Formats: sequence, structure tokens, C-alpha cells
Amino acid sequence: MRKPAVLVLEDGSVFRGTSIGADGSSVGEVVFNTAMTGYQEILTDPSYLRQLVTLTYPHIGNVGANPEDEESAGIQAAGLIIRHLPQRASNFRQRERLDDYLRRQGVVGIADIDTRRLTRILREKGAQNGCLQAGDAIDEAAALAAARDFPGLKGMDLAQQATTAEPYAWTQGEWALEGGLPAPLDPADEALPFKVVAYDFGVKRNILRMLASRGCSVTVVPARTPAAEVLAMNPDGVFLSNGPGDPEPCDYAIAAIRELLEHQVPLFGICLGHQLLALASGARTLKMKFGHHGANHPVQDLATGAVMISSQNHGFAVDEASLPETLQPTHRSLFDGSLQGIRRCDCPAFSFQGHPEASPGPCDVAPLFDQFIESMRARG
Ligand SMILES: NC(=O)CC[C@H](N)C(=O)O
Repeated sequence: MRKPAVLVLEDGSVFRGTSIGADGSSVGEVVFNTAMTGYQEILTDPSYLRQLVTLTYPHIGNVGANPEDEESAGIQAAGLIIRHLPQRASNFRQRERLDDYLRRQGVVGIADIDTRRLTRILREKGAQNGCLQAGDAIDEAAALAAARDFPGLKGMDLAQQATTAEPYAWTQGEWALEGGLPAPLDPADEALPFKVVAYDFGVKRNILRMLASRGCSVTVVPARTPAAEVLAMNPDGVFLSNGPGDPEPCDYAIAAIRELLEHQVPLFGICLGHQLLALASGARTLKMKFGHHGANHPVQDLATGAVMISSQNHGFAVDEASLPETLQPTHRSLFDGSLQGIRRCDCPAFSFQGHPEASPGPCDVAPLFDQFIESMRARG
């Protein structure tokens, strides 16, 4: 027999369902993700720290869970909210069921609720804080109070929490991208390997794999690593990772990026890294109404007019109206016109708001990794 579970939003909405994870209570910002696949990559994406994720695709758990699909060391989301957990999970790569996977990691989950009603509330009213309780000790009044007490993600620096404690080297390439493995590296290419220092604000493993597959020898460093330490490593380029929370309070990262820009180091940023590059260049960021979380978001390349389908996961965005003269917009969302990419006109630095590592999602934007390689090659 499954135990009961309840999700209470700060606006007082109550969703009663059944528990599919650990017993307990968890508070966070409730966000909806429209991707039809990749629930395990979503759960383990560190950008989801302090967020309770609901998936609009109704059947979640069909293929169970396995160690290869993890984007980090384990589940990072504060909880999972779904319509239906299938009775049986079936896949040759499966090592455990999704509910066992949640339980083993002490993460709460709820199923058998109307996720369409929940998503409509989030779309209409904007991001809501919520409390998910599961098990025998449910107290809806306490859940409502906890949801209302949660201060929200605005102003919250979570990159420091998501980052690695110590630097480490990353060597593993991609192994299973849709469309086959990347072209083998040219042994006669004397520029290889490119020495890349990757700032970890909550990095996803597939980003590191895509860098390694393109001939980068990657050193991942903690979020608070000063620019001087990075410069002393004499990198060919610096990567700024995705990550959770609000970019604005990450003043240590903004200061480091400013210094790296002054040294004309090739820079490439993804998502939180994109927002931090913008802040370091003098632009502003803002909290979006309900953000972008999905795997089918159309984004236009403003230079070519080409439209790419992209993965997205962000609740903050760079305010295009605040761009200084040194920043040029390069990509725009065709869902809501928001800014999706920028490049510095005076330094070899560029960034993208969505997820070119597409994990999960389409690979249309993967060439941005090649653009980073080219910018390091051009610098010589
Ligand atoms: N995936 C990310 O890097 C997210 C960036 C930031 N935390 C946001 O929500 O906008």
C-alpha cells in the first residue's frame, strides 16, 4: 500500500496524492518541465536545487533509473511531482525503479495528482513556492505555513552549495548522444588538447563530456576560485557552468569573470554562466514569471535567422534592455522574445541561456561547443 502525500502551494492550493519517494517534508519553488523524456537527468541537474519539479508528461518512471543518466552525484531537485508512476518499469539499462531511486536518496515525491491543474496555476500566477509532504505524518496547515515561509529563490546564492569542494580533472567523453559519437579527434592537430578551466556553479556532466569529446583537457574548479588562480593555470579558455539560484548575489564569480575578461581569456557560459557573464559586463538579470523548463523551445540565431529547438531550464534571465554597448544579443526565444544569447564585442566571450548540452533534449545548439573550440584556436 502506498502512503499518502500532499503538495500545498503558497496560494493555498492543495493537491492530495500518493507518495512515490521517501517519507518527509520538503519546501521549494515549484516549477513545471514539459520535456517528455529525461526525468533522471532533470532530477540530477544541480540547477534544480531548492525546486520541486513537476513534469507535464503524464507517465514518468517507465524506464526506471540507472547510474549512466545522472547529471551529477545524485538527485538535486527538492522533490518530484507527477501524474502517474507506471506499475512496471522496463528498460535494459534499468538498475532500479524510480520510486526506489527517490526513496534510497531520501527525496520526497508525489503521484496521482492533476499536474495539468498545477501547471495552469504556475503559468497564470507565476512561480509559486510550495511544500511537499509524504508519509503518515501529513499536516496541511504546517505545509501551507512552510510554503509561505520559504523566502523564494530571488536573492539566493545556491551556486556555492552546488559547487565542488576541490578541483578535479574531467576526462570522459560523450558515449551515447543521439546521432552517434562526435568525430574522432585529428591526431595531427597540434592545437590539441585545449586546456579548459571549468567553473563549477552546479555543472552537468554532459557539458564536461562534450568539452572532453572536442579535445579539451578539463579542470573543474570550485565556484569561489579567484581569477588569479585560474590565470596561473594558463588556460586556453574558461567555461562558466550552469547552476541553481539567483545569479545576482554571486559577487565572487562576477568579480572573477570581470578579471578574466580583462585578460582576454576565451570564455563560454551556459545558463547561470551566461547570466554571470552578462552581470560581469554590466547588464542586469531579472526573475521571470514562470521561467523556461523543457526540451522543445525554439530559439533564433539572430545572425543567420536559423531557428533551433533547444533544452531550457531557467527562472532568471538577462534583461535585454540593460545590455551595455560591449554586449551584443545573439539569440532570442521564439516563445516569449526573451534574450537567449550574448557575445562580447571587445573580448572572445559568449554565452547561451539554454542548454546546448541537451541533456535531455535536442542537439541543435551543440555547435556552440565548436564555437568555443574555434575561439580558443583563434587565440592561438
Ligand atoms: N540551468 C541554470 O543554470 C539555471 C540558472 C538560474 N539558476 C536560473 O534559474 O535562471
